[in-house]
Amino acid sequence: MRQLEGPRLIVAMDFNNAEDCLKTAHQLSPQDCRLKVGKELFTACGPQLVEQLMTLGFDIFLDLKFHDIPNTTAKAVAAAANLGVWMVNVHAAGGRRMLEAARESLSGYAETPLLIAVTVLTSMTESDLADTGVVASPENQVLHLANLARDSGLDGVVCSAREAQQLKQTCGKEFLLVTPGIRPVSAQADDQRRIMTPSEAVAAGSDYLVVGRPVTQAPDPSVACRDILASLPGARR
Ligand SMILES: O=c1ccn([C@@H]2O[C@H](COP(=O)(O)O)[C@@H](O)[C@H]2O)c(=O)[nH]1
Repeated sequence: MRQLEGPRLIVAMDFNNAEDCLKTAHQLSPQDCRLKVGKELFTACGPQLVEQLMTLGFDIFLDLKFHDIPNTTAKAVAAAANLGVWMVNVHAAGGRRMLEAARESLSGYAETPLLIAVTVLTSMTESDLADTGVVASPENQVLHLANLARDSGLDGVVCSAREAQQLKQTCGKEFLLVTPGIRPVSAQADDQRRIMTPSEAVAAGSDYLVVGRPVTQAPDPSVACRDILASLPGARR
């Protein structure tokens, strides 16, 4: 059975400049959390900043949610592997051939990033899905896309913690569940819709918790981070 090692908390470094990002990174510890670099930070600062964060000792989840034709997606995933990130993601809605091409692109590497697929964004409700032409509940659509990702050889999915219990039962314990939309009890939901508290998410089966604004916009990000860790059930932090 896969042993999950290292911190389960992933802090979303959603900044538009390197200075603010590095200031916050210096307040956090690689023993407590990993870092997520998403579209805003990567577009503003590029791979050089990813390398700087790795030099500080952090594992990096490169959250660029690749969604393109199979060839383009596969090459982007390979570029992420060359960068040395810990985790990278694609959109499950890109379909089976795209997912398999992404998986295949990592076959020549001795050490590969974890490859996961985004299912239904945690900001989306059933009505948002309907606007895109998908007539399904978020739970059913997440399940459908998670099965597709697993059958295509991916390591796990991004989903909301609300779907975690069912996905662990259906896709198996080894299939990784990475859950944004995490909000401590007193935090505001912001634009997130399918949310859970950190402790609820872990109890539901989430393997990795993605938390952005409740940490990065806190008066002291290190305190916010440790408060979340202290609230988690079980031994694994
Ligand atoms: O379904 C998804 C996929 C990715 N995200 C990303 O996670 C963080 C969440 O930040 P918060 O400030 O804690 O809301 C953000 O970078 C998103 O791009 C997601 O929220 N939902």
